Amino acid sequence: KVLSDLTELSAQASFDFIVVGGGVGGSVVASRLSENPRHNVLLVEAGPENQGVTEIAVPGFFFFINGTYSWGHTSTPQVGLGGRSMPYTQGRVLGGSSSLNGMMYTRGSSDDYDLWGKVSGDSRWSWKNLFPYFLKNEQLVPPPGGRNATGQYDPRYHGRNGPLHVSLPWAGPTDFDLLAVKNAEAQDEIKFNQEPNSGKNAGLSYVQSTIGNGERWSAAVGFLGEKARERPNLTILLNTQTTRVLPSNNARNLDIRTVELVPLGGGNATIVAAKKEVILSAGAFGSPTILLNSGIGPKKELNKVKVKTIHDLPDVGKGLSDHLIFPVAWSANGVAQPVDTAAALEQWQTNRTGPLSEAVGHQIIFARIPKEAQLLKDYRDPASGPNAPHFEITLASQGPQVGGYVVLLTPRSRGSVKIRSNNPLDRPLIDLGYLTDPFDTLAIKEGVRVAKRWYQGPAYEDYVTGFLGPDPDTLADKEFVELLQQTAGTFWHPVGTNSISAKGSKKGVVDSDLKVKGVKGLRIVDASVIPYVPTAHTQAATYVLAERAADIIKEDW
Ligand SMILES: Cc1cc2nc3c(=O)[nH]c(=O)nc-3n(C[C@H](O)[C@H](O)[C@H](O)COP(=O)(O)OP(=O)(O)OC[C@H]3O[C@@H](n4cnc5c(N)ncnc54)[C@H](O)[C@@H]3O)c2cc1C
Repeated sequence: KVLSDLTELSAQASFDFIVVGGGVGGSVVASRLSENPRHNVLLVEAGPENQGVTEIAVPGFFFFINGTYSWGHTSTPQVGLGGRSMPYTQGRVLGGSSSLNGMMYTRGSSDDYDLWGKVSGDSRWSWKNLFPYFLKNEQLVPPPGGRNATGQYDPRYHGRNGPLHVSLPWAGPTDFDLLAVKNAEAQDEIKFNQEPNSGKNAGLSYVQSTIGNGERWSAAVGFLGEKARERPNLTILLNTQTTRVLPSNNARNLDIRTVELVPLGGGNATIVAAKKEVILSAGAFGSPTILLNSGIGPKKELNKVKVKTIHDLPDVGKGLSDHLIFPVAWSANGVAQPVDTAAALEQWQTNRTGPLSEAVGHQIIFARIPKEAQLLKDYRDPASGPNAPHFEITLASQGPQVGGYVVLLTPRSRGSVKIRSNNPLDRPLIDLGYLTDPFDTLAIKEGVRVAKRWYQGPAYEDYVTGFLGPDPDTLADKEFVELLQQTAGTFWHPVGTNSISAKGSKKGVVDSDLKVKGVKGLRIVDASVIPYVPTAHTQAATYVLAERAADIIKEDW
């Protein structure tokens, strides 16, 4: 059942598992655990219901989702961005960020996951062993409207029965899409890759999105739909913030299975204990914030904000890695084709097709820094392996312009999440750490050069007329860096703030069972445990992590 606030939670209610946060990690774990009728599960979400919100359901409204469904964070002033603070969207609604993300479905490189296996000292987290969980999670469905997308993906790498619906775009291939395919044939640097989700993601590919029947398929749609809601052993508590996790008084070792809950925004606290475990799934900013507010984190920093340390765990909130994006543009011979939004909405409402049944462009490029680049001689390559691309380049035709982002997938810079005071309702201090490592600025320049070479390819000869920049090869370094600082944005892929590490290692926050180190009864299942940001948009990685985690937890109980 779904409770709309704390007043509806019965004082007598008792739960085996309490899952904090109803985003990607939390929706999967709560749903999978409650498949077993013996497990009584409480899922606590700070935000409201996702159902019945048109702007969330319509993929094309991705950029216009109302701020009430977001935490509305702002980063600290960024040294690497010339002191600029960056607004930072994170979902605060059932489904979490999957209820307002760009819906791109990209798993990344097999090397990314093999690195998880390595740093966790546990091969369960390697690509090969996680692959069946991608299939379990996913259901590849036809594009909205049912067009034939044969040749634009490879069915061998996709799930058929999973709760998460994934599809290719409604329209296409457009002339612009076909030009790109032709260009991939005509030059050698970036080739056409029929299946970007095979573990080898480099190349030009068609976009796959978490869209089913033309509607956004969030974690809440896939995992907390009517069937899950009918389970008597699953309670979803909305509009309720978890402020702290609390230790039990009489345990000899630190034992934490209790949460402190308040109505969103503040009010009287309610304490609820789990019989088996508490699972934090509050996301890469939310989960470290809850730990720090609870006195679990670096003792020195906690002292400064007058929070009593119950467990000195230095890496909580450290190691934040994220994807910075840099807009670039070309002049082109195309003619703009504006969308009539009212007509498009009517089409979507009538049969779930049309331009609003798509979110982002049709194609993406994943590319590496060329082997011979000086950069790779001067710095240790931060890529997870030889398969892993350093950049994503988005392709968008806007009539007289071709636009795109160069996205740095393999940053060396790291940020952090800290708390600003001992008031758990205060916003965390989010330092994205962008461009604090010199490699990252140089790598962005290389990425722009890759993009420039792409549009110089033979297929674009009559279409792309010039590079509008910013151009690292004509601008003075200072000017280029200033433009980068002023215009860089985020792809909202934070990870690493509660990193996984091997059992016995003093580094990291959770072990390879995702248990908080040195604590009993408390696990973390969300993007915060991913050690390095994958060479992909991060939802697929979070889904597979949560699917695997659910089985690990089930095996324990
Ligand atoms: C604008 C945007 C666009 C994105 N685009 C893409 C994309 O196109 N493709 C892709 O793969 N990924 C994308 N992502 C990233 C992807 O959505 C995330 O990687 C993924 O959702 C992470 O899952 P999570 O479970 O860690 O956190 P989330 O999904 O964010 O879930 C965390 C949940 O915990 C809740 N919560 C937090 N604190 C508390 C608390 N104290 N008490 C109770 N509840 C709490 C939040 O309200 C939220 O519902 C995007 C993200 C954003 C924000």
